[in-house]
Amino acid sequence: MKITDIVLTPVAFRDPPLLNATGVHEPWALRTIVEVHTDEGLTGLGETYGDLGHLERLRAVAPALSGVDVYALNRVHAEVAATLGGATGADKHGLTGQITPEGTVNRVFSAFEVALLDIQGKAVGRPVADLLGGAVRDAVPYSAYLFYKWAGHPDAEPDEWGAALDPAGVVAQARKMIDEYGFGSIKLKGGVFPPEQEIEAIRALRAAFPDHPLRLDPNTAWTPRTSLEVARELDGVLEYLEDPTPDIPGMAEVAREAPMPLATNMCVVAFEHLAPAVAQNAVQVILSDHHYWGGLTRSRHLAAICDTFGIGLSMHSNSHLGISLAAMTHLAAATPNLNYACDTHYPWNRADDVVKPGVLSFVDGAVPVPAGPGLGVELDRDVLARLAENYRTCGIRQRDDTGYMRTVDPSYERKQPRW
Ligand SMILES: O=C([O-])C(=O)C[C@H](O)[C@@H](O)C(=O)[O-]
Ligand SMILES: [Mg+2]
Repeated sequence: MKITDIVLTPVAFRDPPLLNATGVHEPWALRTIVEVHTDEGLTGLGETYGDLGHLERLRAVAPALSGVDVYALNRVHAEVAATLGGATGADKHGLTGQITPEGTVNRVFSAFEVALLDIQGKAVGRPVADLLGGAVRDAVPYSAYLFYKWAGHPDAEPDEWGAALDPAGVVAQARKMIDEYGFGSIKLKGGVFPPEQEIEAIRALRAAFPDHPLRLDPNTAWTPRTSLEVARELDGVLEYLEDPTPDIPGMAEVAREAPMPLATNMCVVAFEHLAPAVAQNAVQVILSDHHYWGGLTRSRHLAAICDTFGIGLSMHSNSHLGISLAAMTHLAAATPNLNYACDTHYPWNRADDVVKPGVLSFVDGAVPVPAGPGLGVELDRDVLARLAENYRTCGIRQRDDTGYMRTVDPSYERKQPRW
């Protein structure tokens, strides 16, 4: 079965004003929806970043894949690498650390790999999880992913979540999210306020949810010294502390004395970071993400390496829609050593999902693995057209949390570490 055509549709969907260490989310988040068509009439779906540089790389690669066998994933990877050549540039999106040329190839490859696995699954009538070795769990637990946030975007009405700018607001947000989704663990995105305030918010969450494992992720906003102070304050409270400080040596310095495991999606984001991270015992948990680790198969290679070196495995998320949620769920279901609940932004973006309702749902905080062939999800063409129109008119072509923050507070500066 051969690839005949690839359709790339950039889309924009509403995103609340979520605060992080580099600024605030803009009113629109971008993604690219990938449809791979074949000579046997089967179509596969993928979802990836929508930033213009990434979209241009996808557009450059797509024609090179015409005529390639849908099972030839190694060849597809080679075509991506050859098309991008050495001049890959930095395929940057959000807070995912340093981008290597190998990482850029993997980011571009991933979107096509997922679509091809969707096709392979449809061809044999089996879910993608079966192509990855078979599901070891029927449903994949996700965590409540809390953000400090404004009540609404400037000049807009407050959104349904309201403000969360202090411990009471954070607890109220957690309560709403857990009531609606049943999540069994909680992550707070930090790096927004001075560490003392974020420690207070974590303590308030602990009091309100005594049995929920808790995580805090300041996205490298702290020096190693501040990181250790926070780690000691939160001894016995956090299941892990995520990216407190920049870089592998900095994380290693903190890890030597921190009482809890350190996790990362910023200093170990490509295969070449694994050897130094292991040698320095810099991280005890890696957040995988198939969008930048090079798809589902390579994410399972990462899982095997983590297993070998006794590193825990969790999962990272950016703003995303249902195709990504389905792919994440198949991957997590087929990864035995994924020992932490996965992150997902899905509750923040649920109003605009591009897949037809009925397949993806949260039951007690977990998404049942779609049972249909392939990813098991179908595009809603009306929604796709609406989101594509949003993209045409929204004016955003590249995620820029810092630039958006500066429109509200011109004195805002990006600083890492900040405290
Ligand atoms: O470090 C993380 O967990 C993330 O990068 C997740 C997201 O990018 C999140 O921080 C965001 O979108 O603001
Ligand atoms: Mg993180």
